[in-house]
This record gives sequence, C-alpha cells and structure tokens, in this order.
Amino acid sequence: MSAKAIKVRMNNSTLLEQPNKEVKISVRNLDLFYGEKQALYSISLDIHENEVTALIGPSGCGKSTFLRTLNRMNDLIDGVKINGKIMIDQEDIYKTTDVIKLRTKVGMVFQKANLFPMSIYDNVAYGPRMQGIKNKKKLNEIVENSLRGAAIWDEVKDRLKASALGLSGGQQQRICIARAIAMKPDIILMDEPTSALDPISTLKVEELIENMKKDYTIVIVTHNMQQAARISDKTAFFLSGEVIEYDETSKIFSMPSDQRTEDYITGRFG
Ligand SMILES: Nc1ncnc2c1ncn2[C@@H]1O[C@H](COP(=O)(O)OP(=O)(O)OP(=O)(O)O)[C@@H](O)[C@H]1O
Repeated sequence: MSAKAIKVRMNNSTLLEQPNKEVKISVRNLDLFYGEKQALYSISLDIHENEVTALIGPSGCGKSTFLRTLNRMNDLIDGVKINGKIMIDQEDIYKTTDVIKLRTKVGMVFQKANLFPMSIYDNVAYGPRMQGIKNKKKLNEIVENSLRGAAIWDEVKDRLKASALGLSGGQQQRICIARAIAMKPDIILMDEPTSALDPISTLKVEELIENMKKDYTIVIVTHNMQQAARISDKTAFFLSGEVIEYDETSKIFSMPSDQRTEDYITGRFG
C-alpha cells in the first residue's frame, strides 16, 4: 500500500483513500434486495481509475450482484430494490436516467462467451452499428482497433467474415472483450471471464486484462485466487453480502487484517 494511503472504517466496509489516484467509482452504503431477501449490506468502497479491482468470496456472497449494480444490470431483474449511492465520475448513476449511455460507458464481459451467430466482424461492429455508425471505413477501423485491443487481431484478421462461433472458447472470450472495447467504454466489468477457459487461454486473457488497465478501469469477479493475486491492484473480499476487507491485493494476500479473509484465501472455507 502507498505510504500515503489512509484507511477509514465505515459501515462494515473499508474505504481506501489514495490522494494520488482518481476515484472512478464511488459506492456508499449500498444495500440490495431481491424481493424480501437482502443480498448486499451497506457496501462502501472506492474503485480507482486504470486499476484492476478483483471481487472475491465464496459462492453466493454477492459478487456478481455487486458487479451488476455498477452498470444497473440488476434493473432488468424484477423485484430488485437498491438503497445507497453509486457515483461514476461524480455522477449518481441511479439518478441519471440514461441507462443506455451508462451501459456504453460501463461495458460488461460475462462468464461464458455470448457471441451472436454471425461473423467475427459483425459481432464487433454490432454495437457501433446500433449506435448509428454506418460508414464502412469507420467501422473497419473500429473493428480492427477493438480486435487489436483484445489481442486477437493477428489470429482472426484473415477470417473476419467467418462465423465467430467457429473460434475456440478462449478466442471467443477475447472477441467478447473486443465487442466491449468497440463501444469505447471507460469501465469494463468482467464476471468470471476465464472460468470456462483452459489454462493457456486463461493466461492470454489475464495478460490482456493487465495490458488493458492503462486504458480502462476494470472490475473482475473471480473464483480463482491466484488470478486475483496475479492481475489485480485491489481486492475486495465479500462474505454473506458484506465487504469484509478491501485493500491492496498484495496486502490482502500477504497480510489480511480480518481473520475471515485469511481463512478464505488460505482455503479454509469457500
Ligand atoms: N435474480 C435473483 N433473484 C433472487 N436472488 C438472487 C438473484 N441473483 C442472485 N440472487 C441471490 O443473491 C445472493 C448473491 O448472489 P450472487 O450471484 O451475487 O453471488 P456470487 O457471489 O456472485 O455467487 P457465485 O460466485 O456463485 O456466482 C445469493 O443468495 C443468490 O441466491
């Protein structure tokens, strides 16, 4: 942790104040209910720009639910109620009604590659076309830049018109990342993006994530502790809907403050 970092305890969550880093996402006292059932309890944390923030914790602890609050994906689920505040670039995202704009700014990559049954090119061009971009040259440029950004251009440049579904799982996941990049987001949310991939594809996606953080703020849910340790700057440990500990990843994995964090990362439960 930087010498200047100050820790402040607030409502069960740990806030990290880092004066030299821009706060991209600021979450305060966030509660979420699925109907009567509360899934998130008073979460407060800051996510910093151009960093990778990992969300870890046992199954059902609320990691994906929390991730989905950051681009209002939970709005699509009936009976969800949210209290508290999430600011992105100082804007309260639950007060801003332009959800489409929010989801452009905050892209998402899911656990399983969810490509459309169309060509590689059309998958990546889909979002920009939906935004009204028709110019062929412009679209070509976006597709190429996005595929380069997702470190898959060299592998697919000669078969852009082939079906995206013919690619390997790892390639498909990188096309999903290219598809997210094509929307020019600031933030990319990733929900266990490598859990369906073999070790080599996982490594490629991890390398990609590390390289991407210079351009994006990345929040990733992972069950893979080594992955969190390898690629993230900060880690939040969730348990039963609460953030138990949030800190520099190196600190979480070498000297956690809370016994429950230690028990989890040493494999004693979960
Ligand atoms: N659509 C939903 N409706 C009702 N309850 C839900 C819904 N989605 C999740 N939950 C509940 O909210 C809690 C948190 O689930 P969530 O999927 O966020 O956990 P998670 O930590 O991401 O789990 P996993 O690691 O298994 O994906 C769980 O008890 C889950 O059953």
